[in-house]
Amino acid sequence: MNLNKIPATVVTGFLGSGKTTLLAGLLRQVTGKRIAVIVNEFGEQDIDSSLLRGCALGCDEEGEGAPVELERGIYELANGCICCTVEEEFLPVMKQLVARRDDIDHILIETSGLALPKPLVQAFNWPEVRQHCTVDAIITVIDGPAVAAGRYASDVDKVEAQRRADESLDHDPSLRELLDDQLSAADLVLVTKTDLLAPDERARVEALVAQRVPASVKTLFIDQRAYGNGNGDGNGDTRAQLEALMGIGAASEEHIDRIDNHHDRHHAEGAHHDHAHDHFDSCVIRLGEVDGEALAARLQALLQGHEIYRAKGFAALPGKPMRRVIQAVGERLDGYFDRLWTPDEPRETQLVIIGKGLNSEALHAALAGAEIATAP
Ligand SMILES: Nc1nc2c(ncn2[C@@H]2O[C@H](COP(=O)(O)OP(=O)(O)OP(=O)(O)O)[C@@H](O)[C@H]2O)c(=O)[nH]1
Repeated sequence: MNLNKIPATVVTGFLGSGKTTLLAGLLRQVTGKRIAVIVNEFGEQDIDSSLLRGCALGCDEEGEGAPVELERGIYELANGCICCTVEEEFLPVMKQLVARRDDIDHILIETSGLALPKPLVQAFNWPEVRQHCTVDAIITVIDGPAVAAGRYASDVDKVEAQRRADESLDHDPSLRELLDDQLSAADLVLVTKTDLLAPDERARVEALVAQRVPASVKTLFIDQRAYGNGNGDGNGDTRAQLEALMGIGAASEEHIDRIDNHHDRHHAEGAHHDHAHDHFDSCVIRLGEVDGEALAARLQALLQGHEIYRAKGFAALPGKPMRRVIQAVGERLDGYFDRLWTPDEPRETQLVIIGKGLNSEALHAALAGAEIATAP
């Protein structure tokens, strides 16, 4: 590792696997490092950077489009998968960071859940970047309970997987290939949501990971309680564990070209150059103030009746001074209040929904029933 280079950690992993939660945990717990963050989302609305800004990073709502620098170094790349917009979006941001290199100790990059990490890491071999930055590690985050339930049609215990899995997810080869490609690039595998993982499920996940990554790649199991409660007061062990994630020293760009993946193989075989995200739709639903319970019930029904992989956003509830974060991964729906609405923010509800074969008008109509009628 070249100590003069800024280390960058690339966090990859499927939609909803826990990447933003990890980044928020690192930002809270790893004090004493000046960290720049780059986030990229699939979907027209950048929910993640708003959540990360919510974790004590200050706020700058200015500007639309890309790239936007936010206070304390959060850069959001405009809509589009980072793996396809490396040159147009990612390199300009990296050049800005290189220009500020004396003020930055570490860069954290969260890729969209549908992106392949390889093209991004290859960009670290571009001369302007290579001279000043190195990839400290590619961390592949996987959702323990989802993988254990066979969401990605693991080869391990396939019969069990098919019995348990959501039909639509189980038979989708693009998902399995995406998981494989994200895993094949990993310098470290982080299995999240272990609080929801029974011991036999954990063993299943371990077996799947062991099949797909070399023994030299470490696997860690983590759950969000390790990230502390938002006041930077995780215990010393936790902090040390999280700090260790940001000092792996893998110099991943040096061996990234050798990583074999499905995507490159299809391409070499002359197949149409497509990515997982070509098969997904995303839509943004905007509503006014909503009845929280009605919204949850309606969203839950949609999660069950449609091929929705991910929904997230914010809800405005009448009489509540705080905004409510809405998170859905597969059929699991969660909500919590994260912060006060600011006086200049419109109190509106915004949800990004990602899935397959989505009809945004139908989704809007279904959720609009939760809206609170306002007097004319
Ligand atoms: N129970 C539990 N939930 C978790 C854990 N980590 C993340 N989650 C939840 O999983 C959901 C998705 O987490 P995110 O961190 O937003 O996932 P992501 O990978 O950034 O999602 P995308 O950016 O949409 O791909 C949220 O509701 C989190 O609160 C965990 O360790 N345990």
